[in-house]
Amino acid sequence: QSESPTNHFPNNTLIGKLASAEIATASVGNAGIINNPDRYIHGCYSKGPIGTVQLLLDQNKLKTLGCTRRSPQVVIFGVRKGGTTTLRDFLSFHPQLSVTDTEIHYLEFLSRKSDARHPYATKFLYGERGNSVRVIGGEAYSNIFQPMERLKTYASLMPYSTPRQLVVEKTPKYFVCKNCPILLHRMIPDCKLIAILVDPVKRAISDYLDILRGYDHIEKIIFVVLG
Ligand SMILES: Nc1ncnc2c1ncn2[C@@H]1O[C@H](COP(=O)(O)OS(=O)(=O)O)[C@@H](OP(=O)(O)O)[C@H]1O
Repeated sequence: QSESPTNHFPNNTLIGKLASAEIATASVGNAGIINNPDRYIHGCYSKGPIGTVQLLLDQNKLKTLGCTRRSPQVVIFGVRKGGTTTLRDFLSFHPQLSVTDTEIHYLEFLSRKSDARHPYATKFLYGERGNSVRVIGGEAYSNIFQPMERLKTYASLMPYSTPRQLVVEKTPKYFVCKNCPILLHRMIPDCKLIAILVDPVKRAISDYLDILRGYDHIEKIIFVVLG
């Protein structure tokens, strides 16, 4: 029995409006699929409370929707501590966007290709897209220098999307990666870029505190000092 999904966000906020629009689309476009009031369909996924995103299990439905992994058409880059996570999270509610839920770092990985055997290179590739480590670290590894292979690998790190959705990834570190712009331009010439810039002093303080948060004992001292 179908029930309407619930919008957990106030309707007078941006996030609430996006969530309502998405739910409306999901309810109309996928009537009969939603049978849990706490879940709704977003492109190729079923979404619920935070951390409960699932790929649609029905293979026929995925096929009908044209779900596959596509390379990004939009890349959010920099700056670190600029609010890029909030922007990504807001955008992820839009029904016509399929947005990564982790930072991908793939362009940075490519730009370090001369240093690719360094453990840091494989550390970048992780997450819900699971097999990404194997794609890069396994036999396909030597192929990453071929342009088509690069594009295929980049696509393999993206979430599933329908042909009607734009694929969005965000990795703030591309902002300080010298070769990333040219690598991206060669692979996806018409890719749109979104940058957030913040007063460098505010950003530096935010970054500094974020680093310190990794060290419990220092954090306490700093916050006492800062009052
Ligand atoms: N809407 C809005 N307006 C202004 N500032 C905002 C907004 N959303 C998030 N933030 C602040 O952005 C900081 C986190 O930035 P990022 O998500 O880019 O961090 S990261 O680089 O991905 O780690 C983090 O800063 P700090 O509070 O100094 O840690 C957030 O508070």
